[in-house]
Amino acid sequence: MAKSISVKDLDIYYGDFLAVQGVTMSIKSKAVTAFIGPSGCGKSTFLRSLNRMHEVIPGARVEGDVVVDGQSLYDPGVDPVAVRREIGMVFQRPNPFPTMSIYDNVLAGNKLNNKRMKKSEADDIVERSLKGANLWTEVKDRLGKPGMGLSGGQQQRLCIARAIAVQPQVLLMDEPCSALDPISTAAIEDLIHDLKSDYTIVIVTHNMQQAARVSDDTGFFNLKAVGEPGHLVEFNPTKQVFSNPDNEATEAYISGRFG
Ligand SMILES: Nc1ncnc2c1ncn2[C@@H]1O[C@H](COP(=O)(O)OP(=O)(O)OP(=O)(O)O)[C@@H](O)[C@H]1O
Repeated sequence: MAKSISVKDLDIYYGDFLAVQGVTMSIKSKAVTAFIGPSGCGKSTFLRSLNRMHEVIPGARVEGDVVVDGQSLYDPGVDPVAVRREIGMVFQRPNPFPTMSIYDNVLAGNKLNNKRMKKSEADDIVERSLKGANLWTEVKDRLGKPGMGLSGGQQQRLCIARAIAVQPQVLLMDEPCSALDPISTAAIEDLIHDLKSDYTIVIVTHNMQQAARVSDDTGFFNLKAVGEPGHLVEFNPTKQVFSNPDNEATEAYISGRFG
């Protein structure tokens, strides 16, 4: 189910503005890959280019290649909606649908995909997804209650349940813990660890300790100068990035000398 992603010479634009330049990397399946780097270096932009979410912004486009298990994501025949179904996304702020129950929130993606299903099938998806997101025991007795009634950390796990309900191959997470307290953060980090046995996970984080705790590989992005495009400075196993990085700029960043 989980897929690997190969990125080659990727340039990412907002109109004429080149935001990220020349990224090449191989993202492993069934592993966690983290992106770190100072604000504005293009981590989120790059993440969104991995499931064609970038191009929903008018004028936004990419040049180069993103290949997911042999299929080029940007081939003309590829349906971006299908790509986003296979490569799910979890955002910085938990965003359950405010008028929907917990149950309906989990199924929102499946319904959007126009999948008609029996009640028993829907029940199974809800239970499986909430169990997968480590939320089942906390909510199983109030599935009909609003998703917005949950704590921030529970809402984020509900969003993860919604993302995995459509059985994606890859999960992209853009700072999934930045709005959460330390206990909820620890719960999400545990969950990321559990999910990697089934999914390819890519996470953007501002928290270097988090990258060190949860990821197998780390990419460090940086800007050469203000106004210059962001680029990938180093991509290596996380242990190496945090103990013996290849690049001086990585060393300076992880030791807190800038950013
Ligand atoms: N919708 C947009 N339109 C135009 N430029 C954008 C847009 N979104 C981001 N940018 C620009 O692209 C560059 C990269 O931004 P991006 O948000 O990807 O960086 P980031 O590393 O994720 O930053 P942060 O850590 O602060 O979230 C920045 O110069 C930013 O101003």
